[in-house]
Amino acid sequence: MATESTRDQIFAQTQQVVDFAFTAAVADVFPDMVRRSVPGYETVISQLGVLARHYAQTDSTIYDLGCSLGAATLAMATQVRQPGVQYICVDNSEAMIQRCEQRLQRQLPVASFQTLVEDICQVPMQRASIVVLNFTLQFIQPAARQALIERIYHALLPGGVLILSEKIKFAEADQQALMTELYLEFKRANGYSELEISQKRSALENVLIPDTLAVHHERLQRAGFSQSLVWFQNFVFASMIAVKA
Ligand SMILES: C[S@@+](CC[C@H](N)C(=O)[O-])C[C@H]1O[C@@H](n2cnc3c(N)ncnc32)[C@H](O)[C@@H]1O
Ligand SMILES: O=C(O)C(=O)C[C@]1(C(=O)O)C=C[C@@H](O)C=C1
Repeated sequence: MATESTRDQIFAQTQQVVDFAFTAAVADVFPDMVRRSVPGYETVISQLGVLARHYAQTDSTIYDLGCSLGAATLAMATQVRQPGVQYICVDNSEAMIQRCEQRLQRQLPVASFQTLVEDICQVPMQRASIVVLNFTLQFIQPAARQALIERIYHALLPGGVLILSEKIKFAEADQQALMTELYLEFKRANGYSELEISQKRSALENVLIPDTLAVHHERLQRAGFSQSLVWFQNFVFASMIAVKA
């Protein structure tokens, strides 16, 4: 059984690179992988607790879409004080959901959460005070993104929020080059080899498709959100909050 600290060596050996997928092998090393691959990940997770504490509404639902091992839900559940809040964690990776369910069972009252193996583009949602897409929209086909954001908007209660964390790209080539180079340095500083970095880049190429912040803001506004703003940014990663009036 893998432990929380099992080291990510998924791309350490030379291999025939295939499209990246959230397999059992990835789920086993995910806490280490995401911590060493997403600058600011731990800050984003802990701040989700602060945001949830502020935006949770009594007798409402909080959705964690693309929940992986449930880190966002655990951070939020630790901070939320409002009564009657239900957490629904959705992921289409069975390996992730199995491990997520075990983790949540150890830490939250069983009646307070549900885990679902489902496509987030299909899952029904309603009465949401908060929807979290933490590094997940980037894996959804670009053509399906607007419809998903619109379904989230309609599921939110007045005053509800979408918290959207993403890998981003920059419209200006010089900014893209600078931020990418600094991000690569972050990976090297975290012990990834040039082989690991380049094999993972190839594996993600057709799977993780980033948008610019301008595209995100435009999509959120088109869906109806009255406000969208960046509350966190670190190299090629950012997190936005979008408010439904
Ligand atoms: C980078 S991880 C998310 C990390 C997680 N939200 C966290 O904060 O630790 C992306 C997750 O999205 C899931 N995912 C990707 N496409 C999906 C889809 N169409 N429906 C449901 N889950 C999806 C993957 O299985 C994976 O677990
Ligand atoms: O390693 C990268 O290049 C990443 O983009 C990091 C990233 C992500 O942003 O989702 C990619 C896949 C893993 O899920 C963990 C992190």
